[in-house]
Amino acid sequence: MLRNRDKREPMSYLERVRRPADLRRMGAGELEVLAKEIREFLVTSISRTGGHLGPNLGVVELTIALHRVFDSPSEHIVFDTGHQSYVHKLLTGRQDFSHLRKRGGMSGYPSRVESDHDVVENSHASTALSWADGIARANQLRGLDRSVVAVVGDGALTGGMAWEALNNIAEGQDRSLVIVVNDNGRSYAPTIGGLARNLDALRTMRSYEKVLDWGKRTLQGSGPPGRLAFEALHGMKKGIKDVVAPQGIFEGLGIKYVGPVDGHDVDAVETALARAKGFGGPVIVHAITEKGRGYTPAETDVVDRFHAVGVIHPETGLPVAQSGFGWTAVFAEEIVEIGRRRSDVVALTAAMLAPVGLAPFAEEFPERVVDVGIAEQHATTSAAGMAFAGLHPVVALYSTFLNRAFDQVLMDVALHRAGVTFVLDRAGLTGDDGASHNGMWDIALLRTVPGLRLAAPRDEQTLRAALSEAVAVEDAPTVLRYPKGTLPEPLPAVARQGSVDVLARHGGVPRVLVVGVGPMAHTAVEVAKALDAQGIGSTVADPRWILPVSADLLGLAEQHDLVVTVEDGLATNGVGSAVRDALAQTGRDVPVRCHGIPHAFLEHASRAQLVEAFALRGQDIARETASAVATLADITTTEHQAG
Ligand SMILES: Cc1ncc(C[n+]2csc(CCOP(=O)(O)OP(=O)(O)O)c2C)c(N)n1
Ligand SMILES: CC(=O)[C@@H](O)[C@H](O)COP(=O)(O)O
Ligand SMILES: [Mg+2]
Repeated sequence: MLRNRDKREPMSYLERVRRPADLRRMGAGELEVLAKEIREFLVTSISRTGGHLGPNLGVVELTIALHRVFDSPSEHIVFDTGHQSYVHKLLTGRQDFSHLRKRGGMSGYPSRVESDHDVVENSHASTALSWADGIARANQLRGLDRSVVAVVGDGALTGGMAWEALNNIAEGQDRSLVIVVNDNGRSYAPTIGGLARNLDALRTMRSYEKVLDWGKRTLQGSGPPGRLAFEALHGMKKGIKDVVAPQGIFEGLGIKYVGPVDGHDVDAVETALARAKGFGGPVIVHAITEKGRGYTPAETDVVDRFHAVGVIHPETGLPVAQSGFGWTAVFAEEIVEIGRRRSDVVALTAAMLAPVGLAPFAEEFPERVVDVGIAEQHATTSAAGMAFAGLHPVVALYSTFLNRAFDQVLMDVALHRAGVTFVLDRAGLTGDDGASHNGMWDIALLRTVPGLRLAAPRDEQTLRAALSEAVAVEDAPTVLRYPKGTLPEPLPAVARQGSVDVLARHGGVPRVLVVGVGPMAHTAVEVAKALDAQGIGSTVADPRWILPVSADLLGLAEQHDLVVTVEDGLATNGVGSAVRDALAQTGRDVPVRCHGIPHAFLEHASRAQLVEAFALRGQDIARETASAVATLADITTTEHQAG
């Protein structure tokens, strides 16, 4: 142990690692201690901040070995999804996790601003192999003799892009590209599908390898009978490897296969990685790891091995604060009620059964739930097939992950007028997961889909109602969107104007129509109250079904001098823009001011911090609206004087 000059206690091995080169000076025993220190650090720190504890506990030895064999940053190491890059960060000079995923603190994913060791900031799964293919091609064209490494989980391998990339990578027999399959057998839940079964078979080969090693050590040394027995065993292993071990999947594509290797044995992983690096072409290193390794509460967590935790008690792993009854829980209840009434209703998830709230539905109707793996595009088009064949599929996703299935929504579902319902959780600002996780794109994207109907419930009652209304539509895609977290208070309508809920009316002559979209209806009510205090009359409306813009909403708008829209989606090309366009197209000259999320990639921060930063609080919008009304008054007066 070295004594740290500015501290009394001896420096830990982890503190001694300022950059990957420091790892290469450590012996096996020191590396073992380092791995232990990293695990202790992860549990202590992530239990305070929350984060992806399970995935990172599973890649400690793997990441140490990666940085001992490959020379990052000149040899790029690309992490798929990136949620398992905390160890990588620790080993590349970033050990202050005290503000992880907080504004101004470290990102929960790779970040180029933080380090030139980081490549991919996008946390959408299954992209790493394509990145690596591109980098490998560039290295080759630029005459750079260096490897590129992609670390991809067994879950991420179930995404379609991964197979598009593998097909291309196989073409580059002279491009040094090492694919490390981090196989812990799980996404959140156990990974599904033929690929998972094949990786399973490879994993069992590992036990045959161990039996074979035992055989080599004992049987071969015990005379002719022993040697005969060993030969039989070896023949069996060869036979099994050919029959069940599907390195054929990869070798059939022309990609060499190394493994399976114990992903928690630094030396074994290093040997496999060095061998792979030496091939000089595309090669898979199949590392068998354990999600949550070394932390009993995670290892024994049946649901998802502590895939993503909030603030927890480190000793027990129990949450410090119980999460409230949230939007997801309402969906989870209501879809079961609907499932009991409608035997044609089926549910699809993209490897997120529990996070999207489909676990109770799966419990009661196991034959009516499909987990497609991390394959949103397939889920969408398979749902179109199900609708065509007489079912009503409900595809439950996080809003941001629907992005990659846009063409399937447009050309497979909407073009064929398929009665498919999409339920988008985490719509709007999610915040701490950074730029690629905010559900801020769906409204702008889905506005372009002909025939699609989009609902944004504002509370529990409107969510339940919208879900029932959605599954009743059999000739068009329907979409529901709601945010992360706990439900707001109920917000009942005080009147209805056709399909539009009127939530409040202030002042004798309402000059401003405040349209609240989804949970922003609560903000809209605050805006109206603040305007009322300034003597400005207004009406608060919630269209509930926000796309297409209804004639009822346009009629209501026409009765006001100004329309103000408030949405938890892009301010441009969102509901506000749709209302403005619809008013213009129907010859109604009513100005519209749109309040929403700016057209930018957002830094990680809390939702509340982002709402404040984007002036989306009630008082912010009221202040801006009051000045707009004053300007309108000036214009009216001037026009009047001009006569
Ligand atoms: C396109 C997309 N869909 C869903 C997710 C949500 N998600 C994040 S991590 C994860 C599971 C990843 O499993 P795996 O690749 O095996 O990594 P592990 O967590 O096991 O290390 C999922 C489904 C995502 N990030 N991207
Ligand atoms: C990495 C990933 O995509 C998920 O793990 C995501 O971080 C989960 O988000 P929630 O915590 O909102 O479920
Ligand atoms: Mg996995």
